[in-house]
This record gives sequence, C-alpha cells and structure tokens, in this order.
Amino acid sequence: MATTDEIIKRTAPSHLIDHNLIDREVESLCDGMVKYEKRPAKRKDGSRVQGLYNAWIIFNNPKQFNSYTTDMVKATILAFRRASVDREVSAVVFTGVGEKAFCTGGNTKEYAEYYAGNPQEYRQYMRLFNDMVSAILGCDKPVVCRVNGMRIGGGQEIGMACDFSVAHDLANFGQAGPKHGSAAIGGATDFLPVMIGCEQAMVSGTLCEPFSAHKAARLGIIADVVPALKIDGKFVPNPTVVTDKFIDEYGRVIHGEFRTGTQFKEGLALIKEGEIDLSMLDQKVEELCAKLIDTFPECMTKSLEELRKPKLNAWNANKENSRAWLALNMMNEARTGFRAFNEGTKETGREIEFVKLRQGLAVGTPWTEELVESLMPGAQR
Ligand SMILES: CC(C)(COP(=O)(O)OP(=O)(O)OC[C@H]1O[C@@H](n2cnc3c(N)ncnc32)[C@H](O)[C@@H]1OP(=O)(O)O)[C@@H](O)C(=O)NCCC(=O)NCCSC(=O)C1=CCCCC1=O
Repeated sequence: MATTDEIIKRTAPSHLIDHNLIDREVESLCDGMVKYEKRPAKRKDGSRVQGLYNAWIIFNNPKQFNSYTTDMVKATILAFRRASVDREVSAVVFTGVGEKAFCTGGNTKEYAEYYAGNPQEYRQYMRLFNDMVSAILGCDKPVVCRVNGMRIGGGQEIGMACDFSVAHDLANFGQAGPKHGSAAIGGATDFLPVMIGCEQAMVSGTLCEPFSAHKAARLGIIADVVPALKIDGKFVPNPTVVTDKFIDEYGRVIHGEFRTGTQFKEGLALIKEGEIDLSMLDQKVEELCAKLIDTFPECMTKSLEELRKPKLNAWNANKENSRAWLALNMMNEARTGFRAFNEGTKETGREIEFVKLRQGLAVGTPWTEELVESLMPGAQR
C-alpha cells in the first residue's frame, strides 16, 4: 500500500489557484505598521511541522500603543484574508510589537486631526473598521489573540472578535469610548453581553474602568493568563493585582482586582525594578496552536463558524447602524473627546470636564465651535 506522502505527491494538483484578493505584501500597504509572518507550526512536543505554518499578524505602532491608523486597518483586512485562504496556514496569531500594548484602539491623533468634524470621511473609515472585525470573525482559521499588553477601546473589540485570547498578566483590558467621545459599538456592545453577561458588560462598556488580566480570565473574556514579570530571575504574578486571595473579609470576590494605596504603588515600583519576559506567553500560544493543529481542518472551521455565531449574529445585526451613528457623532462628542485626548497633556488632563458639558446641555446650549474649544483641557472656563 502507498504511504500518505506518496499519495500526496501523486495526487496534489501541479498548479494551485491563488485566492488572495490582491498580490501585494501586507507590509507595503501601511509602511510596515502591520507585519505578516508565516512562522513554522509546531507539534505538542515542540517539533517543527514541515510545510505548515501559523500566520502572525502583528501591529507595529508601539509608540502609539499599537493603535491602528486607517492604512493599518486596510492592511489588517487583507492580512486576515491572506491567512484565511492560505492552505499552509493552520492558525492565526494576532498580536502587537512590544510588551506594553496589544492595541489601544483607533489612532486618536488621526481621529482628532482628520476625522473630527468630518462625518462622511469617518463613515468611510468605519466601512474599513467593520470589515476588519468581520475579517477576523470570518477567518477560516482559528484566531488566537496574543495579548502582549493593554487591550483597550477598539483594541479590546478586535481582541474579543478573536476565537481565543491568551494574555500576560501586566495587560489591562477595557473600553474608552464614553470617556473619549465614542460608544463602544465597534464590537464591544455586541460581544461583551454574550461573553460575560449583561451586567458586567454594562460595567465595562459604560464606566471605562480598566481591569486586570486576572479579572479578564475570571470574567471569561480570555482563555488563559501567564506571568511576564521576573524578579531575581523568577516569574511572579502582577504585583499591582490581588492574586493570592479569593475573597475579602465580607466574602466578596477580590481575586484579580487592583491593589490600592501603598500596596499599588509598591507593586508599580516592583514592576519597574523587574524584567519583562514574554516567553511564557509565547509558550502558551504555541501550545494552543499545537492543540489546534491536531484536529480535522474542516471540522475545526465548522466548529469555529458555529461557536462564533453568538458574537457574529449580534455584530451583523448592529454594525451598519453603528457605523452611521459613529459617523454623525464625529460632529460633536467624538470631535470634542478625541481632540481633548490628543491635545491634552498629563498636566492638563486628556478628558473634558463632563459635568460642565452636561450643565450646558441641560439648559439647551447648542454644539458650537466655541463650546468645543471651551471644553478642551486647559482652556479657560
Ligand atoms: C489608558 C491608555 C490606553 C494608556 O494610558 P497611559 O498608560 O497613561 O499611557 P499614555 O501616556 O496615555 O499613552 C502612551 C502614548 O501612546 C499614545 N497613545 C495611546 N493610545 C493611543 C491611541 N489610541 N491612538 C494614538 N496614540 C495613542 C499616547 O498619546 C502617548 O503618546 P504621547 O506621545 O502623548 O506620550 C491611554 O493611552 C488611552 O486612553 N488611550 C486612548 C484610548 C482610546 O481612546 N482609543 C480609541 C477608542 S475609540 C475606538 O477605538 C473605536 C473603534 C472603532 C469604533 C469607534 C471607536 O471609537
């Protein structure tokens, strides 16, 4: 009887049709700010698998916490499409350069300097953003978010669109929209309720308070969490987070909550002293990819398609309305909030004085250029 290798050699077509949309390198579309790498797939024992790969899609804008510009969004759509149709690719790993941030969402500089006050342009942008989320949810391969740091705003939204998330425990998670002039309707309001339930979704989607990777694991937003801080050569859990106790004296769950006061400050100081090492994160990601490769490929894809449905159905029901609302919102609240973040500093603050705005609106004050200027951080009030 012929071996499988001999049969493959004899029966595989000599010419393969390319199903890619365009014949361009992903990097060339965005000045290298999204990288696309095919890394050899590995078995569970760590040995390399001949002819099979994992596609790594890597945001490369670390100075701006891997926020995505319009060009990066375009490149990301094509990167996911490329990975989806590549026969040699088994899984996709979506991550960012460095250890500070996976992604903190849309690029606030571009929002403030180009899209603010320009709803028709933002509507075009939102076509691309929506297509990026849909490209993740429609990828024929399992998508693993390697959370190499903060996952905030749109970063959290594209992260939650992925099938699995594995994070290092110095990463924070959360939304930013209502503090910066947006609503978290680029996926969060669709995904959060089905992932963590309506009440916790409400807390995250409205209050914009960052939470730890340990809490993200407890809530069920991520599949796994690993340490990244090394003190004297030994891995230790994030010292700014409670990881050694499950309940407080009143029986409330505190595991994963941030420490407070002096303990928090001491934790920060320890992080500064230590060394950040993402090897455990990489090991976890490789382990997961190795488990995924040990399955029937079409059964895997069908399982993904079915298990994505709760997220996908909510996303598809809302995404076009969300796009239209976000575009028009660029005329007032987004225009104000993103400019405030972009023009503010650590000294002046990067948010507007919300109570002042609410007081104005409560007596019917219209949105004028003058009102917007008066709300900028540091403006005379
Ligand atoms: C909370 C933060 C993520 C982190 O705060 P902190 O640790 O204090 O760091 P910073 O000093 O703020 O940031 C370091 C430098 O990175 C720049 N940065 C950070 N995030 C962005 C970004 N998203 N775009 C551009 N640049 C960014 C920051 O300016 C600093 O650079 P500098 O040169 O000034 O030193 C905090 O950074 C933060 O809140 N960031 C913004 C988060 C945000 O608002 N994201 C956009 C949300 S909205 C969104 O993503 C959407 C997606 C699709 C649908 C519609 C929509 O709104």
